[in-house]
Amino acid sequence: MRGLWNTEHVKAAEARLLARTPEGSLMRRAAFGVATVALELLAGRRRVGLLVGSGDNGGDALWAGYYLRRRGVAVFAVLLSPERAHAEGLAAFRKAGGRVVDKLPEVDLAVDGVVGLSARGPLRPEAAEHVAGVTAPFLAVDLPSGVDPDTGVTGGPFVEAATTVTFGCLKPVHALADCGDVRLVEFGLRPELPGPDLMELEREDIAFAWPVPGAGDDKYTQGVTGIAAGSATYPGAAVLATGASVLATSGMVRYAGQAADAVRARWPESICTGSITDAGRVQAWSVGPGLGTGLSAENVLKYVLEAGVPVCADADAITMFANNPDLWDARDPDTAVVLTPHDREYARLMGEDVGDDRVAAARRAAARFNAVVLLKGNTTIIADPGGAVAVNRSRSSWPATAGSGDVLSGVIGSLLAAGVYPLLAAASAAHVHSLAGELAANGAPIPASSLMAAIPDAIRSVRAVTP
Ligand SMILES: NC(=O)C1=CN([C@@H]2O[C@H](COP(=O)(O)OP(=O)(O)OC[C@H]3O[C@@H](n4cnc5c(N)ncnc54)[C@H](O)[C@@H]3O)[C@@H](O)[C@H]2O)[C@@H](O)CC1
Ligand SMILES: Nc1ncnc2c1ncn2[C@@H]1O[C@H](COP(=O)(O)OP(=O)(O)O)[C@@H](O)[C@H]1O
Ligand SMILES: [K+]
Repeated sequence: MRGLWNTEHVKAAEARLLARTPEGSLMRRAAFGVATVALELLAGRRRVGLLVGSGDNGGDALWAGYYLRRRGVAVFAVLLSPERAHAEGLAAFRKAGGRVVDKLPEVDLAVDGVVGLSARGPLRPEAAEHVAGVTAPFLAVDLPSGVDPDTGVTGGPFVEAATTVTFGCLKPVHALADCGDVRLVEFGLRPELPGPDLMELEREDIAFAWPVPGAGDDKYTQGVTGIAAGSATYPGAAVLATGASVLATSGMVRYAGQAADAVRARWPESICTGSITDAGRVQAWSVGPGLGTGLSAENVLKYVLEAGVPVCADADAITMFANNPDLWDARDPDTAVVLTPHDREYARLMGEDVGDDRVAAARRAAARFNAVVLLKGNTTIIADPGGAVAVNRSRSSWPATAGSGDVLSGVIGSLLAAGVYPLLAAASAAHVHSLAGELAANGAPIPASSLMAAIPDAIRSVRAVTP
């Protein structure tokens, strides 16, 4: 698991660390890290340009320029606010033979030291103009300027970084936005930090969480998944959700609903019935995709909420909660619920748009409904009502295709049935789902059924990291 910390916590921790380290030593350590990565990226080429802002981020860039000069690299710096440039950094840079220029010449690598942790808003026009004039790849200091450190939002021009070197710990921007290849320079900050504000699961975590049957298991002991999805109008949603569930874990899947014939025909291993009341016992329900929102769909939702097992509620189930909040009354407060809205469903459910701060939005919904909320998108946010938040960034957007969400809800249902902790179930499912999309697509569009079919490949790929 990779932890990420909000600027508020990073700044407080840095202040404590600064108080007990010699003045300037942290900045020089940070800058040395930037210079080391720059040399690696230069691979023998010899011209670097610095864009230097008015704060310590600019100071880092100037000190990095100093270290690069000492290695014989030609370094040019544009000072965006000459009178406020970091004084010691600038003096050292000049003394080492760095050149201050009005406009960057042709360089092999550009260092973005415009703004760092104190950044607010997009690049200002002058900085934006200099950035636009650069053709070389950007190495961002701490974070790409113009991107909000805590939300990853860009509201105008920003630096498109090929590489980012950050210090002490990762910040939300590194998981929420594209920062290129992110490198971390350690300098002893971790002991000063509280628990992380966000986390990003790594393959090891997911491999560890993913249920694997043991010698003593049979089809029942692994947890039976129930799928309550699809309708005469939308049988496909049932086929996709059930199939995803069949492929995600071993054991058994029961399907209940109007698409029983279609599901049975495609997934002979599933146990299908037309009516939810005949479904038999399950250890978790996945409810909602293609279900409809009429009275009979409401009764299905009530039935699964009353079953006393974890529930993944998606699509029409979310719309029903939005239309009729009394449906929540069917739930025992101890029953774990995972809600999986996309932005429009979120707006319906919460009566407000998601807004720029997606993490805060997911947290609000999780607290309001006492549920794990998985907010879909290229970057999926998974918030636990206890306050923990996981982030999954998809490496491609191919999963943005009709029916892809039905697949996700089937995978989550399977993990819940296997007893995986809901936040971990939702975050692991999101990871495997996006990986399946990437593997299946392999550079070309795919239907959701192909994404579903690649679930075993994605699980294999994740599990391949375990010894
Ligand atoms: N505090 C520490 O312990 C360390 C901090 N370090 C560096 O210090 C940085 C933070 O430095 P500061 O707090 O001085 O602040 P920054 O360097 O992030 O920026 C502050 C200045 O940028 C200007 N600014 C804000 N938004 C802007 C925008 N959109 N466009 C253009 N200019 C904008 C502000 O007017 C302000 O003067 C970190 O990101 C990191 O690079 C490193 O040296 C490591 C140690
Ligand atoms: N741009 C994107 N990049 C990567 N994944 C995406 C993107 N947009 C959506 N997704 C993922 O695709 C799925 C879409 O779900 P959803 O909107 O419910 O589709 P549907 O209702 O058609 O099944 C979600 O898992 C979501 O996270
Ligand atoms: K920067």
